Amino acid sequence: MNQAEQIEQSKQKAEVLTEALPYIRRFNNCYVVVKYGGSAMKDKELQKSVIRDVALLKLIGMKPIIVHGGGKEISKWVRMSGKEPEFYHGLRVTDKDTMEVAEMVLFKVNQELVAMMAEAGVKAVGLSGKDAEMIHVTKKEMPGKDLGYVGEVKSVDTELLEALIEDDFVPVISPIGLGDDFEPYNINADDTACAVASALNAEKLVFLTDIEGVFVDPEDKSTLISEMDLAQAREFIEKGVVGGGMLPKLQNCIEAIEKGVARVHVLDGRVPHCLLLEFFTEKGVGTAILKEPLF
Ligand SMILES: Nc1ncnc2c1ncn2[C@@H]1O[C@H](COP(=O)(O)OP(=O)(O)O)[C@@H](O)[C@H]1O
Ligand SMILES: CC(=O)N[C@@H](CCC(=O)OP(=O)(O)O)C(=O)O
Repeated sequence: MNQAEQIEQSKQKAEVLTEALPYIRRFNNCYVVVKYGGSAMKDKELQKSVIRDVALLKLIGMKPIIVHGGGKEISKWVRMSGKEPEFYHGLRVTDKDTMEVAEMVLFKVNQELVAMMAEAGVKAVGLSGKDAEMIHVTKKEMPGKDLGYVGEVKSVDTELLEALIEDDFVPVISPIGLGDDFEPYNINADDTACAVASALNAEKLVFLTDIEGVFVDPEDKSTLISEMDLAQAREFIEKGVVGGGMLPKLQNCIEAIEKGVARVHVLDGRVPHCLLLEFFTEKGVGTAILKEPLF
């Protein structure tokens, strides 16, 4: 590259940084909860790239918190232990042995993300909801089915989170809660992220998943909804537009906004730098769910 080309490249970089400035200012010091789901955790390189972007958000002054999943990895290990994974309405039926497997796998995933954050130059602390009694749950009751050790979040104590963030650490949370019997309970990671973001009154809650966002028809890529308000989101659920894993996700989006989270986003975590595209561009990417329509 000659000198003129080098100057041109530097100019372009400087322009990108300058354009990002209003967004950096807007989210400075804000809690941003990123739910990193198993479906978007395809390979280590992709995970490292997502974690580097979260590290960047931290280094420019935001307060990110990661809540991770690992459903696919848990299923793999449950199969290796000789059992067939069982789900009921999207929730894993979790007997004692499955809980043990889930806890081990989630710990492994958690610590891998913590190490990736270290590699990106940011100190992270791995936690489960049991630490400092952060997440208390009740046993999830479903008519006609005993789900075993599946928890429904009862309360989130943010004391430890706030202390860690104050001391510049990034919390990385695995979806395990403490039951009334002081046993570990398996919580859906979307529910966990929603509860944590609500308890912190987060500015943003971002779900990184394996689809570009919410579609009217997932088979037709031209039907991506880039923005919807609460009324629309409720209508989508009532009319059965969303199904599969998107249904509980959208329910969580609605609940988070009702409980005070300012903006919720559903993004394709498989797209490199999707977080940065969402944070630092006016239009953003994926689907934004807002309390009221912008226009
Ligand atoms: N209308 C819709 N728009 C987008 N995704 C949908 C829709 N209906 C069903 N889905 C499904 O929801 C899935 C995302 O949920 P899920 O697999 O639970 O993600 P994660 O593991 O990241 O939590 C998508 O891969 C898609 O197949
Ligand atoms: C109760 C329940 O279903 N818990 C989930 C927790 C992990 C999770 O939700 O991971 P993803 O976000 O990758 O799906 C499970 O055992 O799979």
